[in-house]
Amino acid sequence: MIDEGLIFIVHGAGEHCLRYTDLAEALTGLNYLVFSHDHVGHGQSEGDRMTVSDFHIYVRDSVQHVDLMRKEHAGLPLFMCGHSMGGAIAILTADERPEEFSGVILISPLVVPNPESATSCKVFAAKILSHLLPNFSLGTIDPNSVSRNKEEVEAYSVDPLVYHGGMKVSFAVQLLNATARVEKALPRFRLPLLLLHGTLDKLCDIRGSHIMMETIQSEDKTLKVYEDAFHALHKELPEVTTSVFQEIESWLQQRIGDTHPSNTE
Ligand SMILES: O=C(c1ccc2nc(C3CCCCC3)oc2c1)N1CC(N2CCN(c3ncccn3)CC2)C1
Repeated sequence: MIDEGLIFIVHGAGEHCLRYTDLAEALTGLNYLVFSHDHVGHGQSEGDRMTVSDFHIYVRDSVQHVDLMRKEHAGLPLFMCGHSMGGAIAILTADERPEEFSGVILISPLVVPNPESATSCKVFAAKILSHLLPNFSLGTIDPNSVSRNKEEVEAYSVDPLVYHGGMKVSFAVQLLNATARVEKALPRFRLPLLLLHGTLDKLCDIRGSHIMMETIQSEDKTLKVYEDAFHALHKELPEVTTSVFQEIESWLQQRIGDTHPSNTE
């Protein structure tokens, strides 16, 4: 069966691409060709765990993967789906290759830092500390604050490919750099967009998705808000995650064939 299109899944910080197997299988069942990779320092890829010298390394690798798949599957519409930090990578990848994509799906993307965790004082302290003690740990994320689904929390907590250590201050500074680069890229963003965000996301504030909706040039843009849902919408309570998968599938099906770059001349 000819593939309907290509979908590049971009995972978030501390996790790995195999955690998106459920989503990948659902999309493969609809004849999409799904591809992904573990970012440097994540999952089965090399590098110190959850460490990167410059956030752009994640974007560079994603652009290279997109270029490779585009060469091997010319003529198929190409979409991207990013979660959290992966959402920031997806926005910056689209900014470098806007002509390649037929649309972008973002699940609780990192657009602006949570105002409580990134006050100007804390940001200043983090930047100073990053030079003095780059491996200083800012602590770990409580997975119970990321999903209300206890089975998903347990699965995440025992996953050997997940990084369970604390976030290094140097990595947090790279995430801040990412939000600054995303802020500059948003006014240039004009691709079809599906945004999904929970109102009780304590990690990536939903205000970032509202700002994105107000700032981008896209005419085709949708924000689906999940009341009382936490950060990992694709790993949340069944009623949330089922809806997320359905929203993604129907959004893609409505855009296959009418926005492919080769037919937008
Ligand atoms: O990409 C992220 C992530 C992680 C930590 C972050 N901290 C910031 C701030 C820090 C201060 C400076 C500004 C940025 O942004 C982050 C993004 N991810 C992916 C998410 N994980 C969380 C755990 N997961 C989980 N947990 C329970 C059940 C299922 N999945 C998987 C997804 C977190």
